[in-house]
This record gives sequence, structure tokens and C-alpha cells, in this order.
Amino acid sequence: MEYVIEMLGIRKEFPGIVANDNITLQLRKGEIHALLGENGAGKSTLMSMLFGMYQPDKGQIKLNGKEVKITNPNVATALGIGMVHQHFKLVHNFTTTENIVLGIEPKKGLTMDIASAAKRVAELSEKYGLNVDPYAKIEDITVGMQQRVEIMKMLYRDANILIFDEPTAVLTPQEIDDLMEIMKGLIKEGKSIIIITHKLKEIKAVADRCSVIRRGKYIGTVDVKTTSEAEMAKMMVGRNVNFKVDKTPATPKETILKVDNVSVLNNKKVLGLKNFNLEVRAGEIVGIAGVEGNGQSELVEAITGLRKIEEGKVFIKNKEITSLPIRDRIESGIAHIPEDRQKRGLVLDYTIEENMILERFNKAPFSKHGILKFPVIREYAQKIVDAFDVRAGQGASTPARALSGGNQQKAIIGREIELNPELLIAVQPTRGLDVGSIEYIHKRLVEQRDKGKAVLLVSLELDEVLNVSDRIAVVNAGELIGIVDTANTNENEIGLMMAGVKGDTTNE
Ligand SMILES: Nc1ncnc2c1ncn2[C@@H]1O[C@H](COP(=O)(O)OP(=O)(O)OP(=O)(O)O)[C@@H](O)[C@H]1O
Repeated sequence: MEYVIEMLGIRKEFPGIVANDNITLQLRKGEIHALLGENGAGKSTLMSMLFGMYQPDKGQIKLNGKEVKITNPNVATALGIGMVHQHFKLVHNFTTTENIVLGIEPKKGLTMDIASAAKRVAELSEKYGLNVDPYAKIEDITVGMQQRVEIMKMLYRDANILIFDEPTAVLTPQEIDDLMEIMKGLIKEGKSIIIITHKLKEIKAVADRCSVIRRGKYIGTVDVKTTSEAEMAKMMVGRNVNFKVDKTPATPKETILKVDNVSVLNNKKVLGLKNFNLEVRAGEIVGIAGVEGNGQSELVEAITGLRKIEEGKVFIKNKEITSLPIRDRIESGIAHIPEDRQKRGLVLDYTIEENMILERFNKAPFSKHGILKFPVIREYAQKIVDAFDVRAGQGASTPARALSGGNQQKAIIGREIELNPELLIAVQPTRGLDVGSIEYIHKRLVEQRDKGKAVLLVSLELDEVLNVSDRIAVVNAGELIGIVDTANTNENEIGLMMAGVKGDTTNE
């Protein structure tokens, strides 16, 4: 039998949109199969049907050649299908083992036999090189390790078909390399894998074949070895994609943001940012490069008002904002594309319209004498939806929750840029976006710069920082290691600085 899974002629409709229209996906035993498509193309929907969370309106799913009806996730689990979701489903004050066995706890008499469960977890961890500590609490382990707990949940239930929904979006570069190795190990043990990812480099690194869908339709399946990244990108978006950012040299003007000797405490109540100095001028993009957790979040939170400043001062256009509340900082001209789009970016139960005016609903032109002016709000939101290509079944009146992850991100970016800020802080702005959307967002950041705005870009993707920024500030352990002109540096130098080696700071 060649295929372990076949999804044939699958159709799924949501209000106002056909999310999957006659889609085919065939998974060979022992392969890593990438599923590629633009934001909102229908990838998660397709996988949700394979995992029994939705039912197809039409089409057939076959497991080892036999048709199956996967009516809910328990059925999927019983059939040996497991899924690691984009947002993990772990109980934070439970141990790894307690999470792994949740719902199928082994019993000794009437009590839970956690020791035998922990033993099995340790065995599986050893076998697949996962390194999971059976007794560690979820809240004490890294995101990468939490993901391994999710993988372990599948293995503990003897899953043979493993679905990964954008697994690398939340990982550091090192964790990504480790995950790739883990996946290869899983294949060696006879598992078959479907991976959703927007990163063509990753597809090239691990996948055997790649199926592409565009706007809910099946485009084709290719052999990864013999297909270039550019070819896959073209299949996905239907046009050639420019991976390099076109921009002229910056012509910076007056200083917009000044961070002067700022120190803040991190969540562990130790200094997360130490005597930090940074200036971002009108008409330039300054990128912050660093390994995750080296002070980037603390810096952004100190500027936006989400974290108290212990020492030092922050200025916007010479006006001190060190102790101003968040709302006043927005008034001073700061816009912020936050790291976590679901927690800080959007209210998921609100429509796109409501989300687009979150910070300004009580102001003209959106309200008058305390009454909201819906036609004005609708028109404003629709303008952002159109300009930023936010794909939503019911236009601007779609609830944010019904948007695909990438489209949620595009909506936030649109909202913040539309504020026409003096300083735009973009934290991981293209996380989870397809290559076509990344190209577009990068263009918009450069456009802001060319309009004379100051842009602060924080990204864990070194390629992105190098591609988009005019100057790069490198952080390590909460300290500024140095600032370099992008034109005079390279990946190696930045890499060394990220590891704490002081670089050339003459152009600071
Ligand atoms: N529960 C739902 N209700 C209404 N519309 C939905 C629902 N789930 C998905 N959609 C819509 O179906 C389309 C496909 O969404 P899906 O999440 O499958 O895309 P995706 O390819 O996974 O995108 P991304 O890469 O951005 O995560 C989108 O237009 C989305 O808005």
C-alpha cells in the first residue's frame, strides 16, 4: 500500500468562503510531506478535518486504503493520527508526564500510577531523542521543550501519522535545527509526517514532497529535491516572489526615539535590560538582532509602557515619556505591532471593524458625543482590509477569530501603520506569514521609512533584520553589544555579536 493517508476531493465551506475546494493530499508511508499555501489558503482547515475537528462537506479520507469517517479527535487518535497545534494545549502547573497522560491516565487500583507513566515517558524520550524531563513543570520549561511534550503526547498514544501545524513559528533557530533532527528520527521509526510551514528553507531541509494549495484549491505536488524555493513560491502565490527588499540608502533626519541609559527588570525580577542606549531617527529602520530572551521584549515593553523603567529615560521627539501611561504614548506617536497577536494584538471575539479602532473608538471620526459612527468605522476598516489583503469571508465584519493566523497578523499590521505613527515598533512582524505577504510587509516598512517615519524592527530572523534594516543594534544578556551599519556588516559579524563578542561600534 503506497499511501497511509489519502484525502480526496475534499470540500469545506465557511460563511462566505470555500476554504477547501476539491483538495487532494496523499501521504506516503515514511515520508515528510510539506503542505504549502498562502495565509488563508486552507491548510489548517484541511488538517483539522484529518484530525476530526471539522467534517468535510464533500470528499473522502482513506487510511491505508480504507475509507474512514473521522468524526472527532478521539477517533483520529484511535486511528493513529496525532497533531501538534500552532497554539499548544498544555496545563502550565502540571508536569510534563501529567500533561502527556491527560485523559488516559494509567491507574493502579483507583489511584493514578504516575510512576509507570513517567517511566514510559522517559523511555519514549530516550528512543526519539526528545530529552523531556518526566517530572518538570510546563511553566518551567522552554517553548521548544513544551513542543516536545506535545510530540510526546502523540507518541504516547501510538500515533503513526503526525501532523505539525507551523511548528517552527515559535522556535529559536537552534530549536528549529533540533526539531528537524527529531522529525528525521521519527521517520526512521516508521512514522509519516505532514508539516505545514511557510519557510521554504525548512521544506528544502526536511521534506520529501510538497503539496501546494492556493485560495482553497489544489495546485499540485512536487518532489522537493528537484524543485527550487523560487518555483515553490511561484506555485503558491501564482507569481514570482522577490526575496530581496528593494530600497535606496536611508536619509535619516532628526531623532524620534531616544532610549537613554534604560534599565528594567525582567519577569524574574532581575535586570533584563541594562543601561541601554538607542536612537532611532526619522527615515531609518533600526533592527534589533539577538537570540530570543536577551532583552528584546524588555526593551519594547519599556518603550511602549508595558514595563516599568527602573533607571534611565525614554524620549519621543525630545518629549520625555518615561512614566507616561500606554495611551499617552500612543498619542505621542508610537504604534506597536506586538509579538503575541492573540494576546495583545486582537480581541478575538470582536469583528475586524471593532479591532481596527480598538485604541481610538472614542475619538473622531469614529464617534461623536459618545455614539459610535458605524458607517465611518466600516469604511475605515474595509480600507485596511483591502490595502493589506486581509482575506476574510465576510470582509471587515468577520470576527477576528475566524481569520487564519497570517491574516490576523496582516490586520494588526494594517491597523498600526494606518495610525500614521512617528515611531513604528514592529516585533516579529512577519512571523507566520507566507512569502508573498512577507514581501508586501517589508515593502510597507520601507515605505514608512521613506515617508520619514522611524521604524524599530525586532526580529529573531537574522535574514529579515539584514534584509530590511539600515542599522542593526545587537543585544546579548540585556546589554547593547554594538550598533553597525547594515551595508558594512554580514551574518558572521552579527552572529558573533549575538553571542556577546563586542563588534565595531564606531558608527553608533
Ligand atoms: N471556523 C471558521 N469560521 C469561518 N471561517 C473560517 C474558519 N476557519 C477558517 N476560516 C476561513 O477559511 C479560510 C482558510 O483558513 P485556514 O486557517 O485553513 O488557512 P491557512 O492556510 O491555515 O492560513 P495561515 O497560513 O494564515 O494559518 C480563511 O479564509 C479563514 O478565514
